[in-house]
Amino acid sequence: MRFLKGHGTENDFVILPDPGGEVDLSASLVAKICDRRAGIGADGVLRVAPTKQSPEVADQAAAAEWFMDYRNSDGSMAEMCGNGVRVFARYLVDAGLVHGTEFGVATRGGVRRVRVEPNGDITVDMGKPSVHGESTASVGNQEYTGLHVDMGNPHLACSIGDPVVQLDLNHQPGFDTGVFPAGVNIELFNPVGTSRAVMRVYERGSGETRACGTGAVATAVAAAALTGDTTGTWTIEVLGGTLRVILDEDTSYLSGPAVIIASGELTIAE
Ligand SMILES: N[C@@H](CCC[C@H](N)C(=O)O)C(=O)O
Repeated sequence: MRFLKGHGTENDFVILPDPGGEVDLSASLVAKICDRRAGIGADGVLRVAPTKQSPEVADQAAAAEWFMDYRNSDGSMAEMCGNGVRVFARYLVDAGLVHGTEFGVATRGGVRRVRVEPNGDITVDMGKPSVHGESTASVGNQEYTGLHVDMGNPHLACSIGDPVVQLDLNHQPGFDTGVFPAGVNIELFNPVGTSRAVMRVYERGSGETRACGTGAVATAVAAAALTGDTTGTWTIEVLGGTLRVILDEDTSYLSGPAVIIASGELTIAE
């Protein structure tokens, strides 16, 4: 099977073109592909399938020709991946599978509109974040309070007093399984001034990653809420680079670089 490798602010993905929509990805194959020693290595897999041949999203076919079938590195499925959509869009453009600079991408969380910027960055309309009150996460023996933000997938974005650079995120942080029965992506951030935050993330199904697009938007929402705001333009610094987030009355936008770095033939089997 042909594959490509790409990343958006070092949130990295293996892309599997599936123009016939016939590849049945098992969780164990995804985990093998994403293994950083025995596989190609990635935070997740993006299968590129025709929307109309993908029963779970076929109702989106009029608005998006291609379906991003996203899987976490442990093989689990997720509803949305903001950096994944950006890298997926970069692949569609490079492969000549879309025309023009604006198009839709089908996801389990609904259609996401994408724009390729003149400087090559890719912007995604991420939809209106949905805020569900506070919950807590624990890292080591520290407990942090954060905001539960749904971006199609679940997030808990916590502003913390400790410098995020000092956190040990080698282990799953604790969280309230009553609030998040399907797991949660946990962002820990330090606000810097009024429009910037430094963020680290422990992703559901992938562990600590160097960037998370949906997490960057959730962080902007939580950072804005600290000053009573729901709109604004935010710079979110992550381990792998810089993401820009715009929150307006109706929706949110995520922008940043997305690149394809390699391609080849996959020989890993089940
Ligand atoms: N890295 C992604 C989020 C991927 C999905 C997440 N791990 C989940 O299970 O919800 C992003 O850029 O948004």
